[in-house]
Amino acid sequence: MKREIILYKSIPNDLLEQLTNYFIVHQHQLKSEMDDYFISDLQRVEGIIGSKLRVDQQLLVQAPRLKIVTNMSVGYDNLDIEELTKRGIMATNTPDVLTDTVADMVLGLLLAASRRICELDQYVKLGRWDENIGEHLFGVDVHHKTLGIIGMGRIGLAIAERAHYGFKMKIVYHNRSTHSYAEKNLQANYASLEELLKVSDFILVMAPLVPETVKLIGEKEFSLMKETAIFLNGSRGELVDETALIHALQSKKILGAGLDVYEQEPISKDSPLLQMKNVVTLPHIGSATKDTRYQMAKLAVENLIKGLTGEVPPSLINPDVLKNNSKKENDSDG
Ligand SMILES: NC(=O)C1=CN([C@@H]2O[C@H](COP(=O)(O)OP(=O)(O)OC[C@H]3O[C@@H](n4cnc5c(N)ncnc54)[C@H](OP(=O)(O)O)[C@@H]3O)[C@@H](O)[C@H]2O)C=CC1
Ligand SMILES: O=CC(=O)O
Repeated sequence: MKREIILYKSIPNDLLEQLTNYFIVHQHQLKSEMDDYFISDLQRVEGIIGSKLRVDQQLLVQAPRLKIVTNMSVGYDNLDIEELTKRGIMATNTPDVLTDTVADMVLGLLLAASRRICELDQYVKLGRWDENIGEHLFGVDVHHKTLGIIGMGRIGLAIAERAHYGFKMKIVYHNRSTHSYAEKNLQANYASLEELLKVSDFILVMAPLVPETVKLIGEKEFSLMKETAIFLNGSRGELVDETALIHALQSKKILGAGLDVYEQEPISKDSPLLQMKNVVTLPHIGSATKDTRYQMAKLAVENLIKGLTGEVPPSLINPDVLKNNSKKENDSDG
């Protein structure tokens, strides 16, 4: 008898076929919240695969047979890992396969914000290009400037490499631990958060969303930045106090911003950020290329199949589950 799973994000047909070879697949189109059909299927399924859905105690009490939650993203701030581990449920994500694609996008944001690419694209398209542009429309240089990266992990490093090799930028970074590869190969310098904010021309937030990083960048942090600084967020909106960001931009405490993520997504249509020419706003598209989204779905499918057929999923977030589950089995044998 085939086991049952829920798929709540669309995936390419060949990958769907892989899933249906193993499982009865209940497909759902969730907007953001669970609906009654989803809750009813949750009672029976052993795996769920998708992205963004908040998986916490409230969901898990409705899923008595669940063994694996397969996130189709590298960030897993939507998963309550402690609760999942306590219940012996595996959690997986999709690291590495999206690293270069997200790094490319962040460089795009950086260039667009510094060279005013979106603003000047509109200038041309709206028929305002009548003579050579004046100084008031000049941008700022990127090459040889200092890029401060908060969260030098897989994606942070790929961005640092592009900035170092491609644009001869100086790299400073802030993590909880030091990154010897970046220091040795890219001459990156570790800095306290405060120091990084003071010395950087471009400040990029690339750390994960965890309780300690909520509103990591607020009014005080913006006040430490250079007036010529460009602020970039490629990780999660909640790491930044958006009201403080808006205030910093309105009061010209910083020069501009490039944003892929927001406190609320989709961003409210009346957000002041949408009225600012010196802010580049993207709709959370870090990994959104055909190839990379395919690779993410493929890895997620592999995680799910392996997790439910007795193998270790390649990107298991909470390996303690395996230890705890095998201890439980041994205890019940003995
Ligand atoms: N915009 C988009 O579409 C995308 C956004 N993302 C976001 O990017 C994030 C990073 O992904 P990835 O690079 O693969 O993850 P990694 O885990 O490889 O890197 C995260 C880095 O952040 C550092 N970090 C963790 N906590 C803190 C902290 N409190 N203060 C400072 N640094 C910290 C970690 O270093 P240390 O442990 O030493 O502190 C680590 O090096 C994801 O969690 C996701 O939220 C990812 C993909 C696409
Ligand atoms: O935001 C996207 C992710 O993969 O995390």
